[in-house]
Amino acid sequence: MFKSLLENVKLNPPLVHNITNYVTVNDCANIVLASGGAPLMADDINEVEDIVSISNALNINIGTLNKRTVESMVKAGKKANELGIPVILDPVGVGASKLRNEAINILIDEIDFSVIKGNMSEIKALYTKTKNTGGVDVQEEDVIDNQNIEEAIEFVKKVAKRFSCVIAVTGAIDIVTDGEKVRLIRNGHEMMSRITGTGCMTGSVIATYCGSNKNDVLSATVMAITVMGLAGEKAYEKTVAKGEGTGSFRTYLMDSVSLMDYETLKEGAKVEIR
Ligand SMILES: Nc1ncnc2c1ncn2[C@@H]1O[C@H](COP(=O)(O)OP(=O)(O)O)[C@@H](O)[C@H]1O
Ligand SMILES: Cc1ncsc1CCOP(=O)(O)O
Ligand SMILES: [Mg+2]
Repeated sequence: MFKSLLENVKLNPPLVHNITNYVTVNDCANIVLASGGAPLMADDINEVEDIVSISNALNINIGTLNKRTVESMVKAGKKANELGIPVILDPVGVGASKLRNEAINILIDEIDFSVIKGNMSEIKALYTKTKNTGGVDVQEEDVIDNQNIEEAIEFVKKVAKRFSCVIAVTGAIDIVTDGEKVRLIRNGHEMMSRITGTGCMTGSVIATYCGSNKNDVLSATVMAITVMGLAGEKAYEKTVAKGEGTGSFRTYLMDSVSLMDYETLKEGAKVEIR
């Protein structure tokens, strides 16, 4: 699976249109480049349709949304749907404020998403419309582990059926499903949750792989999350070996994504097919 997905990115490097937040925007642009795509960050309502028209994927991230950018997201998303370009949504911090909830309702109503990716608190807030006090981070009670994994899988399948798209829930164990097929990914390291942006970057990598593999967005999503997780493991090893901290880890994470190849994936991927 990984081989052809990687080859497709090499053969047809995707242009990835990101409408994202101003916290992690630079990391998102660099991670698209590191995974073989070309990033374009553009959120003015007067240009988003033109940008979507030359892109292979659209990544919408509501991290620092405002009235202006939400309007741009809707316009871009509709254009992408019209052109058959995959659209990825990261509902950052949904459930934390009225503005975020209202924006998500509009986006979900107006746009057909290929993939919605978030941590478990975000995905729960999206589905149950409950409050999310974790902000952009997962709440303690929503952490997925070996004890609650079966229950979590059933829940995420329900969410995928409701929204008719692939749902990817990230965390120590990642769950990816289209409502029928289920994939678990056990790669990654806890240090990934100690820098901001690993979730946003994961969304950008998903968009990159989906851009070149739009006929199999489930596999493209699994691959993106596996690449991020494996890169996180490599980055952690290097950080610890050098006695360094989270700043270096962030750099090594980018290095590891840029150096990722089929052999490393084949050896290190911990993907379970259900
Ligand atoms: N405790 C953990 N162990 C292993 N990998 C993790 C852990 N927490 C997060 N990750 C990985 O970090 C990336 C970002 O996930 P996450 O922290 O859930 O996103 P967000 O920052 O949006 O909450 C994903 O690739 C995920 O697999
Ligand atoms: C801290 C913060 N605040 C608004 S967006 C953002 C970044 C969130 O990034 P991630 O979800 O990747 O941790
Ligand atoms: Mg996030």
